[in-house]
Amino acid sequence: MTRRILIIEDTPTIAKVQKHIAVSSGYAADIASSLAEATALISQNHYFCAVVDFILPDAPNGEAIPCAIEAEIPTIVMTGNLDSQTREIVEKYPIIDYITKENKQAYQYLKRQLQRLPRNESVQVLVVDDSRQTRRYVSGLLERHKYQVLEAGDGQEGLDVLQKHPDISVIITDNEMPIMSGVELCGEIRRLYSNDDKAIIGISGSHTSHLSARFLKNGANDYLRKPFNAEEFYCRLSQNVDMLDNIATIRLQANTDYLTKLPNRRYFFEQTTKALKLRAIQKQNSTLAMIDIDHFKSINDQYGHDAGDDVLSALALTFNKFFEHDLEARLGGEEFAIFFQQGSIEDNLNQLELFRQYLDSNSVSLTPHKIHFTISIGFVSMVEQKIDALLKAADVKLYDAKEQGRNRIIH
Ligand SMILES: Nc1nc2c(ncn2[C@@H]2O[C@H](COP(=O)(O)OP(=O)(O)OP(=O)(O)O)[C@@H](O)[C@H]2O)c(=O)[nH]1
Repeated sequence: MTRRILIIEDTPTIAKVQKHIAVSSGYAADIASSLAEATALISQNHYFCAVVDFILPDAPNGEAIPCAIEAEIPTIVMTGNLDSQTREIVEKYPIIDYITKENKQAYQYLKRQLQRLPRNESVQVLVVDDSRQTRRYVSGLLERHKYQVLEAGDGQEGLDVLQKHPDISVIITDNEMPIMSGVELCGEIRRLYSNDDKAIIGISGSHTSHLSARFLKNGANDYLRKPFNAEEFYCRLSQNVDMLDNIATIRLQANTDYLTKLPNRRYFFEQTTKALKLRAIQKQNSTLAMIDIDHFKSINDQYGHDAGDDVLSALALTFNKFFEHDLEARLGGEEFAIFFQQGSIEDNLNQLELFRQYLDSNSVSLTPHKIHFTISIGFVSMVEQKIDALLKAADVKLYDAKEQGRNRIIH
């Protein structure tokens, strides 16, 4: 579903720039050039958020802000200048942010904010504080920016909530709490979860100057002293969520094959090495298939390298359909592997045979050049601790499949 944004702005060039930013960030956008137009649009549409100009011809004192807020539309205010009187009016309202239209930077900042809001809907934040009032205040700030919020009344409860909700990515914790202090909670979280997965922001009303250092030394990423300014809170929070996002992106890129978007060799080795060790200890078989496209060189030679790439991508998509519960990867070139996570040897072989037959019968419909292609498969199931050895055994079978005429499974 496309999210809709309302731009309330009377200068056409600025409205056009804002609309361009919104659309390039994935929104559908409506422009209102006056408060009257905005009121009419709000009565007809549901808006995910609004970008509101402070001064409009029929609303010279920021009257468009309460109009959006009362309609429960998360609001970003854009102003020409932010003197103390304007700031006072703006700060009265529970807005998402305000931006001064000073330079190009302001529009880049707006773009980042618009991109963060939909992202925040899937970010879980845990607020740990024994004061119900403070917890509610912090949760309210988070909800305004569309974060998913969970709460806990002390450190121990916080750990329990974390265990039940492993996708929580940010923990905001007070220090002075019964049972377990915020600093102790930080240490415990860092014993269980890495910095790459969860960010911690410590808060405290204490004036002890060492507390920020104690939080940081115990694994917190940031620290805020109460009472804190909402603007600073949002800036620090966004920075931490952005950092986690960047780490997740880098991790995904490092583990994914650029062409097929399947897991790559590196990821396959990492994951199977762990699984093989466990299975070998329990004397369980590990089951693996190596798959190679037949005569792939002649596909490249006949149709061109790009068409060859289409074949590789089409094969990857088909993998996902047939083996969604197993670990599949592109090992390199036109060579793929499947590490089976479930089912008996017979089940796995049957599924592979269905896959082989499906490609033989339907591969022409999978690529724009209507290329018919087949695959050869080497299959092994044995107690083995080393992935290299398992792959080598499967490769021997794959070689046999090629030798015996291709388009077949050898096990
Ligand atoms: N289009 C494309 N071709 C690739 C890619 N990676 C490797 N290749 C090509 O894959 C071909 C593999 O050829 P061979 O190893 O000779 O094997 P084959 O032609 O598939 O023959 P058999 O395996 O014996 O059936 C080579 O021509 C490589 O250039 C890629 O990412 N894209």
